[in-house]
Amino acid sequence: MKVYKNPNASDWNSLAERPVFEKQKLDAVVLDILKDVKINKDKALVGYAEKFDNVILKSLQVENSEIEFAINQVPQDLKDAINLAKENIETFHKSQKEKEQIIETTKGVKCWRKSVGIEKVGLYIPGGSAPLFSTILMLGIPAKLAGCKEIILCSPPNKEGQINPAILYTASLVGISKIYKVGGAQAIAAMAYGTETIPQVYKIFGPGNQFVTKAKELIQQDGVAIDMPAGPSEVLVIADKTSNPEFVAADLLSQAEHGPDSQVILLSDNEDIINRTLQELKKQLGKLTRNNIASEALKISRAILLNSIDECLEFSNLYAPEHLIIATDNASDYINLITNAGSVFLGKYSCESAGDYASGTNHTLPTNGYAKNYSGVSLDSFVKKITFQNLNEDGIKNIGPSIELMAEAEGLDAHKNAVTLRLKSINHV
Ligand SMILES: NC(=O)c1ccc[n+]([C@@H]2O[C@H](COP(=O)([O-])OP(=O)(O)OC[C@H]3O[C@@H](n4cnc5c(N)ncnc54)[C@H](O)[C@@H]3O)[C@@H](O)[C@H]2O)c1
Ligand SMILES: N[C@H](CO)Cc1c[nH]c[nH+]1
Ligand SMILES: [Zn+2]
Repeated sequence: MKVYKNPNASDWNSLAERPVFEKQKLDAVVLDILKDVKINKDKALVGYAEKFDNVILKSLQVENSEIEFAINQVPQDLKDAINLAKENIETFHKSQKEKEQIIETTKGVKCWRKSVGIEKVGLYIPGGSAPLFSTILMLGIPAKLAGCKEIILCSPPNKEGQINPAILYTASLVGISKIYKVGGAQAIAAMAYGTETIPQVYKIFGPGNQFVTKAKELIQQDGVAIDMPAGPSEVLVIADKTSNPEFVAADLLSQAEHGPDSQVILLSDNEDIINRTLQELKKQLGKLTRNNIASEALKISRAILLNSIDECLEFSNLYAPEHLIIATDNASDYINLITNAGSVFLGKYSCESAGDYASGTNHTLPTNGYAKNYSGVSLDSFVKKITFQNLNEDGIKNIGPSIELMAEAEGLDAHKNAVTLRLKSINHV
């Protein structure tokens, strides 16, 4: 992890940049995959499973018997843990349901908004380097609560052509049965364009590596919506003299272990805390199973000494992290200074792992600076809000003349006429 001491403000922009991995090559690779799936459908998917997942698939869809077998393989204590997480995530997302409110804007003019679940949605569950079954809770629960009618799920198969049992168990727990053994950009293409086996959907959700994220960006041109760019995980921790370096290091490593492209950032006003955290990082890194991945991630990561915690928050807002941990005793004092972050963790016990698995908040969040203009997944992500209006006689009499004037000023006679005819009909009665 590279250390920067009191950098000039003019260097902040470059320090807040994410690592870039051969962008043009990525564009070309993903565009080719999208085109191929659009034309060759299932045949292309089988080909990519062989190329990237090292497996020759007999069938793309998971059979019911595979799901039943998997459910029996998941140990009871893990099932109990998943259930606890499910309850908390359900409770938090249920609270996001909007109450329908009818507003009378002018006497006789009633307007309201109704949330309607998006009919067909596709969920991508990463499985390249870790089977992220927790992501099914994060996407499947709000999809069900929103009332989405068709929910399909894609995840890459392993070399034996199977999907991890915990993924199949969690999918069945939230009530998803259409599961396909497809990963990467090709899964996004399949859900966007449809194939012989995989139905086309209206909106695609879920995190993934750079290939998945690029594919999600590109398929929007074909009229398919996406939740947001949710690429390689990242965390920014703000620490001061009250922080616990052992906890801070553990939190940094918890995201570094996601992938070699996961950047983690430590900001502090205290050089001693930075040094002690770096020592802890070394100590803890050696003990991790995924230490190779985490040490690659640390190479693209940064520790930055700044003048004050207020300055740390200023930098954090510029960086717009997916996760922001304020690991200080007085963390809540800084809430109003936060303008850009996907999800925030306050105080020493709020580790990011809590939000990743079980506290109730969603872990599908904007990365790469997109927390400046996107929110994480929520119940809202799975609904459209349709507006309604109902005008009675009083209503059209009250606002009709203003509409006539405005339509005339825009030179739109037919608009004006639609009101005039109604006003005349009322006056004739
Ligand atoms: N932002 C979020 O909310 C969030 C949440 C969870 C995970 N994540 C991120 O999701 C990512 C998961 O990545 P992953 O790789 O483990 O799984 P993944 O499922 O996203 O990707 C695996 C697939 O990538 C494709 N692929 C691999 N190498 C390729 C190549 N050279 N060319 C084309 N396609 C290729 C293959 O099809 C493979 O099946 C991690 O980066 C993690 O940090 C983000
Ligand atoms: N940290 C990831 C979001 O960036 C979510 C996750 C799933 N499992 C573990 N972590
Ligand atoms: Zn995580």
